[in-house]
Amino acid sequence: MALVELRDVHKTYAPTKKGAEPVAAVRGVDLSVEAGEIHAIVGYSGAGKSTLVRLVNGLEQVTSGSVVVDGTEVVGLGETELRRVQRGIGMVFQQFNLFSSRTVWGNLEFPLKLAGMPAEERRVRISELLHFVGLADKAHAHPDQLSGGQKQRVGIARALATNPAILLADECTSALDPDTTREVLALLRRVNEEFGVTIIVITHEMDVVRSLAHRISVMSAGQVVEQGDVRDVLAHPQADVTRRFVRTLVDEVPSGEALSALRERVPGRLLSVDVDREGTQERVFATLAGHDVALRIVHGGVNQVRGSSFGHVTLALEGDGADAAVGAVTGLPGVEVLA
Ligand SMILES: Nc1ncnc2c1ncn2[C@@H]1O[C@H](COP(=O)(O)OP(=O)(O)OP(=O)(O)O)[C@@H](O)[C@H]1O
Repeated sequence: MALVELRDVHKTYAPTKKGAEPVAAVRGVDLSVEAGEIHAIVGYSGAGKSTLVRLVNGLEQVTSGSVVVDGTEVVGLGETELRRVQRGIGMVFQQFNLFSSRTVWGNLEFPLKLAGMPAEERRVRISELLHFVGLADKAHAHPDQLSGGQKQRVGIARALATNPAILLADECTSALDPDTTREVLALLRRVNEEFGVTIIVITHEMDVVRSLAHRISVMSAGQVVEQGDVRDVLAHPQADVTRRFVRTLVDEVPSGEALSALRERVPGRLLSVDVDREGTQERVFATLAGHDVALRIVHGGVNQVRGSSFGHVTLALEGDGADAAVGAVTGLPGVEVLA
């Protein structure tokens, strides 16, 4: 069941200055986020990602289209009803957005007080949340006494305080170092697995997508240009912008200048092998082993996504049997003859 469903959503901002043009930030987006999934929204700066999530939680109004959250059409909703929908959505931000004058406890208590929870229940809930995020010993610290990773764990605990079904995380690891990023991602994974919270992550970091998300939507100039299972999209990106993002994780099959440079530098024949395809590597290597060739890996990269590998490696084949070996693997699925 789709928990969040956008249909032909447009958002145009009115000009901010006199004489300026309106900004079409979101242009005809269809998006379904299933209950229980972690859905990454990826794109370069200005692609419209933040606008899209602000339309989901009702912080911005669509220009046209439909936004359904947990069965409720958000477009045109009155304030009271909108607040009810918003209570089911937690937000985690890049800059944490904690109250600096309140302790960790006070930061977590705030949304619970707003929700009208009695004092004793609040105490139990805050204690649960602090244990869940591993900060039970920091209850009385102020945010400026915490590391970035600890601040973000408080941010996540606060977002979860009122048991939302959906968590929106906007660049929530972009201000953190790689080790701290991994910790925060592990925590988000537990939020998803243990509480079944549906998570929408906005990011431009493909490592976040690779290690966290189940599905991905890639945005460019206000539109979703590619959408699918993370494994499929990373292994076989279709849109140019997606390929540029995937290239930050693994090298693609060399083409253009990269291929010319390789041809100049490397003698012999060149073959690219897709490591994602079932059985391809085994067949290629078994076939090549029967020929009089010396093999070298000269380009490429392999990465992991949820327990399986993706990427391409380019092999150079030298020796008397090189042409026959290339002939023997030509046409195998996942094999491309480059030279
Ligand atoms: N409140 C606003 N008023 C006018 N224009 C806006 C407003 N918010 C965003 N925009 C414009 O809408 C477009 C999309 O911005 P948005 O912040 O949604 O993109 P983004 O993909 O999240 O980028 P970033 O990662 O830089 O935040 C940009 O051209 C931006 O300048």
